[in-house]
Amino acid sequence: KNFPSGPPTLPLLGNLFNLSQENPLKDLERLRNSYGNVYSLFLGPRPAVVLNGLKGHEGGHSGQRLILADYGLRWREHRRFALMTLRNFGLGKTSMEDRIHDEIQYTIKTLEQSTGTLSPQVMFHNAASNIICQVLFGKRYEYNDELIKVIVQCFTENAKIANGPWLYDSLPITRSLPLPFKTAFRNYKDIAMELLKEHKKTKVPGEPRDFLDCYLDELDKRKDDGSSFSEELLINYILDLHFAGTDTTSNTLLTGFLYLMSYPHIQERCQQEIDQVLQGKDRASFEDRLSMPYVQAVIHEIQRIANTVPLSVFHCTTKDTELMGYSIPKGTMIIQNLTSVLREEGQWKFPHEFNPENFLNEQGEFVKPEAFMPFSASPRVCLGEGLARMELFLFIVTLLKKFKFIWPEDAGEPDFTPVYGVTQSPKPYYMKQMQPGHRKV
Ligand code: HEM
Repeated sequence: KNFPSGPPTLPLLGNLFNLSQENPLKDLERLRNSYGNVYSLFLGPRPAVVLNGLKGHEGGHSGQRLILADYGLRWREHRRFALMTLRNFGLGKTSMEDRIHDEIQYTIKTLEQSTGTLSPQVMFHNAASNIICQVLFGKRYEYNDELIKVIVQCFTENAKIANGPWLYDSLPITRSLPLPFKTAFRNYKDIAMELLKEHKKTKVPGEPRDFLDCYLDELDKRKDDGSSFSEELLINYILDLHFAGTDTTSNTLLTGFLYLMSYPHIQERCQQEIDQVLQGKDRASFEDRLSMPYVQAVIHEIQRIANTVPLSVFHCTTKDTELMGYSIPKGTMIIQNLTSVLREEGQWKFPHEFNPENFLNEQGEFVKPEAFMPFSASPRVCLGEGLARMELFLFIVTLLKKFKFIWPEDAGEPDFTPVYGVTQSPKPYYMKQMQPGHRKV
C-alpha cells in the first residue's frame, strides 16, 4: 500500500524487458516522464524504487530517513577508518599533492615521448591507479609493468560487465555462474594477498607507511574487541578502494580532454587563466583553484557532462521507510538516478550542452548549483571526493599549462556518446598535443 507506482510487471522477470541491458538510461528517463520523480521497478521478483531529479534526491537524503544498505557497524567502522587514514596520508595536505604531481610527471613523459597521436585511455588509467597504489601500498608501478596491465584491464572490463546489474539482480542464479569478472577479481585478490604478506614482514609497528600498514596496526589494536576488522575484509576493502578510485577519475579525465579538444576556445581560455595565476610558479597547488573561477567552472562542467557514475551505487532500505509520502518496505532496492539530476531542466542554464556558464554567475564568479552531485549525496557520499577533486584539478591544470591538445585532423568528428557502465567512459579516441615550449595561447 502506498508503494510508488511503476510499469506493469511480468511474473518472475519483473521489468527486465523494460530496460535495455546495454544502456538503460533512456528507459529510466522515459519511465520518469510517465510515472514521476519516484517510481518503482521490479528487478525479477525484487522491488526497486528509482529516485529522479533534485526533488527525488532531496526526499531520499534529508534527515537520513532512508537507511542504506549495509549501513551498519561494519560500514561505519570502516568508513571512519578509511577517511581518517586518507587524511593522515595527507589528503587535503601537501604530501598528497606531491604524490599526484610525481605521477603527473610520468604522464608528461608519456606525452612528450609520443610523436603523432596517442590513445590516452591506458595512460590516464595507469596514472589514477598509481595514485591509489601509492596510498594503499606505498608504491607505484611502471606503465609497462605486467601487474598494472592486469589490474587496469580488470577494472575497465568489469566496469562495463557490471552494467548488467539488471540481469544479475533480476535473475540471481546468474551470479553463481563462472562469470569472467570473478576470475579477474580473484587474480587481483592474489596480488593483494602477496602485498599483504610482504607488508607484514617489513612493517614497523606504529610507523605506518601506507593504508595497508595502518589497517594492520588497527588489527593489532583491536585484536579481541569483537570489531569488524579482519584480514579478509582488508583484501576486499583494498579492492574496493582501488577500483572506486581508478576508473572513475580516469574516465572523467578522458571526457575532459575529449571536450577540451573539441572546444578549443574553452581550452584557450583555461590556459590564459592558468598562465595568469601561475606566473612565476613552477607548479599548481590545489589552493590555486580559488583564484581560477573559469578553470573551476570547466572542471565542474566536465564532471557534470561526464556523468561518470550515472546511477550511483544501488542502495537498499534496511527497514520500512516513508519517503515523500510513499511507503517503502524493508529490502527495497533504491536506485539514485544521478543522470536525471545532472541534466535536469530548471536546475541548469544549459542542461543539455557542454557550457562552463552552468557554473558561473553574471560577475564571472564560480558558483556550484545544488544539483551538482556526481559524487552522490547522503552519508554514503563518495569517500574519495576530496582526492578525486584534487587529482582532476592538478592533472588538468598541469597538462594544460604544458601542452595544447588538438583533435587529430584525420580522426573524423568527435563522438560524444558515452559508453554506459557502472562507470561511463567516452568511446576510445586519439589525441594530439603540441610539445612544450610550442604552446601558443
Ligand atoms: C571523479 C571521480 C569519482 C566519482 C565521480 C565518484 C563517484 C562516486 C559515487 C557516485 C559513489 C556512490 C555514493 C553512494 O553510494 O551514494 C561513490 C562511492 C565511493 N567512492 Fe567514489 N567517485 C570518484 C572517485 C573516487 C576515488 C578517487 C576514490 C578513492 C578513494 C573513491 C572511493 C569511493 C568509495 C570507497 C565509495 C563507497 C563509499 C561508501 O559506501 O561509504 N571514489 N563514488
